[in-house]
Amino acid sequence: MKPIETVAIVGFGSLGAMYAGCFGRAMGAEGVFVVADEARTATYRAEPTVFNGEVIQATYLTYDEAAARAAEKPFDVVLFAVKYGALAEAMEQSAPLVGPDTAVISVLNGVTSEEVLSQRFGWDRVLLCVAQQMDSRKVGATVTAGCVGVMALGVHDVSDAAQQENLARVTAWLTAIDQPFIVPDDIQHQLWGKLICNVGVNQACAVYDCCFSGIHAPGEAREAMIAAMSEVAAVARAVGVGLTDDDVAYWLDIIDHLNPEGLPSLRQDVLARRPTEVELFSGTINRLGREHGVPTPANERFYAAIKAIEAAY
Ligand SMILES: NC(=O)C1=CN([C@@H]2O[C@H](COP(=O)(O)OP(=O)(O)OC[C@H]3O[C@@H](n4cnc5c(N)ncnc54)[C@H](OP(=O)(O)O)[C@@H]3O)[C@@H](O)[C@H]2O)C=CC1
Ligand SMILES: CC(C)(CO)C(=O)C(=O)O
Repeated sequence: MKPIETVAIVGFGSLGAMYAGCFGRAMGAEGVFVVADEARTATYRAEPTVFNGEVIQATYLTYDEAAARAAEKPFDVVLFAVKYGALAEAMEQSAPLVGPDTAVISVLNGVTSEEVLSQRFGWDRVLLCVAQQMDSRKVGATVTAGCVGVMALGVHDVSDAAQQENLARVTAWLTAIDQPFIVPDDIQHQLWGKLICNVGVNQACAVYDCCFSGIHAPGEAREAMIAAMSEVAAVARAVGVGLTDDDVAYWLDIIDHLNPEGLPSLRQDVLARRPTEVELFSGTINRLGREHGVPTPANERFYAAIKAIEAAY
């Protein structure tokens, strides 16, 4: 099994910069490449980005520079950390970076980014991934995370030897660089479980204008969050994914252990007046609920409230 020596990160925001910081500490700037268009790359080069007090060890490349490098030696891993709305464009820009043996990882929330990537790069390359439990935040060129969380990883088809080998290569790398990961028995279940988490905590913190402490405390925000989370489990069952109240309890426990002062990505979007990923969260649950006859009133309220916040930017 060829060891992983180079990783290209596409999307250098809260999560991508956190991973660049973690990987850079272990692999150095010769192993970690942040790839973007010319304008973003110029910004990243102009001011060093600091992760938890240390300058990130990474090499900043434009898509053209990265493509030229990959033509000689493809990247071992390409990790996507853009928002869902930017994925299609970033995927096309990054296509030259992906070689026959490149592992493709998406840390995006929601249950669809891997499907999108697999249509472009194939399941032999694309792993299934859930990025969970972190409290990462980027403001300007400063990234902070009290907890870097865990990557849950798996393959689309567990009986496929090539996909399993890809997973083994990536987990050997993460072990070697001491980056926390798990390989759950059922990664699809984990992906949908994370949706329970995001539909709850991301939306509640945005709508009630609070950090994690606001939904840790008993009260309306917490109740609304739990109601929205339970609706995800009900919708998932209707579409054939066996989520139960135990899954709601599992993710509620994870939420209850998030840094009280941290903020979910969707509230970071609202504070920065960026378009949110509401369509991935209540947008998806409301649509599937309607298709399968499952009422989703808590998510209807969250959806309307977040759309109103976006409209007022
Ligand atoms: N933040 C978190 O703690 C977590 C986030 N997630 C998920 O991870 C994903 C990323 O979230 P997050 O890091 O918070 O998002 P951010 O908005 O902080 O970061 C996205 C980054 O992608 C950049 N970008 C956009 N388009 C391109 C492109 N075509 N090429 C290269 N870079 C591009 C943006 O640049 P610019 O700002 O210049 O537009 C930005 O730096 C989301 O799906 C989110 O739900 C999952 C778990 C935790
Ligand atoms: C809830 C959280 C922080 C979990 O890591 C997340 O996924 C997000 O902010 O989008």
